[in-house]
Amino acid sequence: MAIKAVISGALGRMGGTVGRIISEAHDLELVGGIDVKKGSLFGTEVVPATGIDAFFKEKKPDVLIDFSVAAAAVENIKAAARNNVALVVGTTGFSPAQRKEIESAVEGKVPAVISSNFSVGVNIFWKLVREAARQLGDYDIEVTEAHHRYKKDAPSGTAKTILDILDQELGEREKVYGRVGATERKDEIGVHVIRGGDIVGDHSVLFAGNFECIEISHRAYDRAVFAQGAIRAARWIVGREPRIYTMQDVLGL
Ligand SMILES: NC(=O)c1ccc[n+]([C@@H]2O[C@H](COP(=O)([O-])OP(=O)(O)OC[C@H]3O[C@@H](n4cnc5c(N)ncnc54)[C@H](O)[C@@H]3O)[C@@H](O)[C@H]2O)c1
Ligand SMILES: O=C(O)C1=N[C@H](C(=O)O)CCC1
Repeated sequence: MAIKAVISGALGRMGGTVGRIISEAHDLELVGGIDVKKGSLFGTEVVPATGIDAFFKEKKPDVLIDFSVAAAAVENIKAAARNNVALVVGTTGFSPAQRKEIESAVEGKVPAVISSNFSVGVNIFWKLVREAARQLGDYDIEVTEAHHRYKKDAPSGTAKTILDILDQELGEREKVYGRVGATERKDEIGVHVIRGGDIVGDHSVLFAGNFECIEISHRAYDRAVFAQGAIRAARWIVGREPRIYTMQDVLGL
């Protein structure tokens, strides 16, 4: 039996990409979308978020894949949990309070994969950053990310995950977001955000020592890498124990 999927943020950049790949897959069935905009998604109905409970009852999806905006995603996640629908959440930009709301809605109720980046490459990149931080904690560290001109949140969710990894390995360090004027470098972590054009998603972490630098970087060329990862997570999550998983769990990393 095909896995039935609904996409939230259906008419956005990621929603469209995920929708296209699901509509071409034999083991998945796209049963509709949720969005504030009007439209349809590969021949399926897209309804406003206000009708989400009725839509779930009618379509009986196995999984909701959410690529929308933070405030909307929190409400869509609560609705999925109320209706016993598994979750794949790619939306970024959650505040710590929103993250807590999500945890209490999901834990013990439905299984959910939540990741700031579903690309396989980025999940490997995070592991390399962790290893470099373990070995090079006394080097100066600078994180840089670049995305398209329409991105709503900064720094990216992926960059925030990088900062979490660095904090876990090195202890919490001050973050300096861009620099201007006189600077005196201490052991802060510099964070730099670029927005422009149609950049799909670039991240790099520079470890700078005396006489050498190591730079670990990832560049996405097409949103399909995120969409394929999210779909891999959707296949994996249905039927799991009701708790929050990461993409590292999906990949067995
Ligand atoms: N985790 C990952 O791998 C990954 C990859 C790419 C993007 N993202 C994140 O996914 C999110 C979406 O990115 P995008 O480029 O597709 O953005 P987008 O602006 O193109 O699409 C977002 C869509 O959500 C819709 N929306 C707004 N309110 C809604 C609601 N209440 N219910 C349902 N839909 C609603 C908007 O109308 C829009 O169509 C962002 O947070 C982005 O950072 C994550
Ligand atoms: O295009 C976006 O928006 C992306 N968002 C994610 C993030 O914030 O890290 C992943 C990369 C693309």
